[in-house]
Amino acid sequence: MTGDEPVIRIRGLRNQFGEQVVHENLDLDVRRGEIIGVVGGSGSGKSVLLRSIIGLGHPAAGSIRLFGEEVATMSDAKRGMIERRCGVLFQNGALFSSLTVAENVAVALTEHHDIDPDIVHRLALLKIALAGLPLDAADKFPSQLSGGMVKRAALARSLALDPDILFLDEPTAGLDPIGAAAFDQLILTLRNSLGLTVFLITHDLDTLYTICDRVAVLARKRILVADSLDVVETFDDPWVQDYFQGPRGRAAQRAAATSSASQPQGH
Ligand SMILES: Nc1ncnc2c1ncn2[C@@H]1O[C@H](COP(=O)(O)OP(=O)(O)OP(=O)(O)O)[C@@H](O)[C@H]1O
Repeated sequence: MTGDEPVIRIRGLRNQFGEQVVHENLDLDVRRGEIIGVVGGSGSGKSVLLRSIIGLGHPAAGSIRLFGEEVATMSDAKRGMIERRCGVLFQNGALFSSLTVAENVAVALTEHHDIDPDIVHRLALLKIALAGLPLDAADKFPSQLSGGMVKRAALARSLALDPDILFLDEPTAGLDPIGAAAFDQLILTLRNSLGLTVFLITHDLDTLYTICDRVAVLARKRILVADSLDVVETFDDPWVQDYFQGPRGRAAQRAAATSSASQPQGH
């Protein structure tokens, strides 16, 4: 792919299940290194979009290019290579309940590589630390962790193969506000330090205002607008206006304004 080509480029995407059309003529670009937040009503097709991008769906029409490669027509070898460059945190975390946190991360490491078990264990501990978990979490089972720790364990697993893109499906859902804010900061830190591109599905307005560079609105089967928040907030559409100018949207705007006003200059 060329330097200025988006890491994800979607054109004319159509997804449907039987008679139900979920996406129609959907276009979206995701730029290298950005955190893009994807919002839309429940059932608008955000998760289906994510699954299509990573090759888990079967679009009826359109083009999805990931790292410059057409997803639908990729060879198996190329698909494996692309999979390694995509870390995915699914909505429910999807950890293996019978494996410890370290073993969950190790599974992801050994899926694609034949590595010495001792090195696998050390790498797993590194990813666990990167996800902000204490090292004693490594030997715990998912059932022994809090909701926030489960998210971090799943994040550690999605970072296992040093991905270029991190796909997060509602990462802060179910977390208390303090846990959610800490998770947002972790994503921001990871993006800044590892240079990740982050595709983030969320209903969390605070997340949008705190860490997203751009926001894409999925409604009426397509992306209505994908731009910085100040542009999206004023976009002339009833759903967008309800979402961003409703009481929760305005509260998130105020919180973001207060927080940026209290930051030292240069932040
Ligand atoms: N495998 C499938 N078979 C049939 N219908 C599906 C399938 N997957 C998703 N759908 C339908 O596609 C629509 C979009 O689902 P999707 O999960 O992408 O919504 P969403 O925007 O992520 O919603 P939420 O915010 O509630 O998670 C829904 O109506 C859903 O029932």
